[in-house]
Amino acid sequence: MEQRFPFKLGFLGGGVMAEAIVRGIIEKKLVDRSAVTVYDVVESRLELFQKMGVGTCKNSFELLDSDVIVLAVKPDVVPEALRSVKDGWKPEKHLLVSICAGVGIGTLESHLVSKSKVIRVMPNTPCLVGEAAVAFSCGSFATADDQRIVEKIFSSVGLAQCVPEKLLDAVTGVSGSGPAYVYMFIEALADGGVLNGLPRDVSLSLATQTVLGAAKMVASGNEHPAKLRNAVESPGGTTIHGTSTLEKHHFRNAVIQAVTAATNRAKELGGSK
Ligand SMILES: NC(=O)C1=CN([C@@H]2O[C@H](COP(=O)(O)OP(=O)(O)OC[C@H]3O[C@@H](n4cnc5c(N)ncnc54)[C@H](OP(=O)(O)O)[C@@H]3O)[C@@H](O)[C@H]2O)C=CC1
Ligand SMILES: O=C(O)[C@@H]1CCC=N1
Repeated sequence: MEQRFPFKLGFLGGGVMAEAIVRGIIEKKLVDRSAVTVYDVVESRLELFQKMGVGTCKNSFELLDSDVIVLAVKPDVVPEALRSVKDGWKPEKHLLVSICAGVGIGTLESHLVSKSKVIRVMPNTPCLVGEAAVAFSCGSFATADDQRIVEKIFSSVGLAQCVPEKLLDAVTGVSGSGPAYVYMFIEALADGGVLNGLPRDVSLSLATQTVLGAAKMVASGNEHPAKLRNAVESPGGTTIHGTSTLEKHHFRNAVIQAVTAATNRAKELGGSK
């Protein structure tokens, strides 16, 4: 039998992303609810976690009972949030796992005591359903065991890979923000169906299943997406009329520019642009 995750997990910030991770890892049985503690400045967020059976605390300092502390506040709150735990931080015990967009490992380390172990992660909300795309980078004081801890947490809810830190802002632009682009595409695909006479619920379920099925085709096979697209485009048929219309309206370039805008914003949030 596989060994249970043997660490206590604390969340400094209990918003959207912390909730997705906590729900995801509990659903996947990585941890018992009793091994998770959340601190947030918003009382209603604490009540939500309490209703889930997850531990909460009244101040961030109490999180220091945990071994792994996930920093899940907005990037501008990072200095204040880390200041609130710095005095009790023990580099030999604590591992900081930051999910904050743009905030570099060097900045995170500078807000903690010397030689603190830090791993910077970019997850996405599909953690909630066990289908996250996650990339992470390790700080120079994080050990191979620390890396394994992070791999264990995030591979329990999706695909997790280690990348050089300089790539994490682009990761944010692709997969951190990416679910929002895909939701827009599903909405638009469904709207197209409604415009052409489909009932809303039928169109939305067809659009959703189409994206799920197409993603599985790409993920499960060895075919390049362009080849899979070509297989749908019958000569002179319906699809090539659809895809050439997407090209006319700069669909691919719009997506590429969206990723670039999000990547640049991550750089701005971290102060590197
Ligand atoms: N949402 C997403 O899809 C993703 C988010 N991220 C990153 O995750 C981080 C959190 O994002 P998200 O969950 O969306 O944000 P949320 O605003 O939903 O959650 C952050 C929570 O932290 C609270 N908070 C503020 N200050 C403190 C503090 N000092 N101590 C404890 N809690 C505090 C906030 O309260 P209040 O609202 O009052 O400020 C809020 O409830 C961000 O840095 C973001 O870049 C990364 C990947 C994906
Ligand atoms: O929009 C944001 O800033 C966060 C980071 C990635 C996804 N959401």
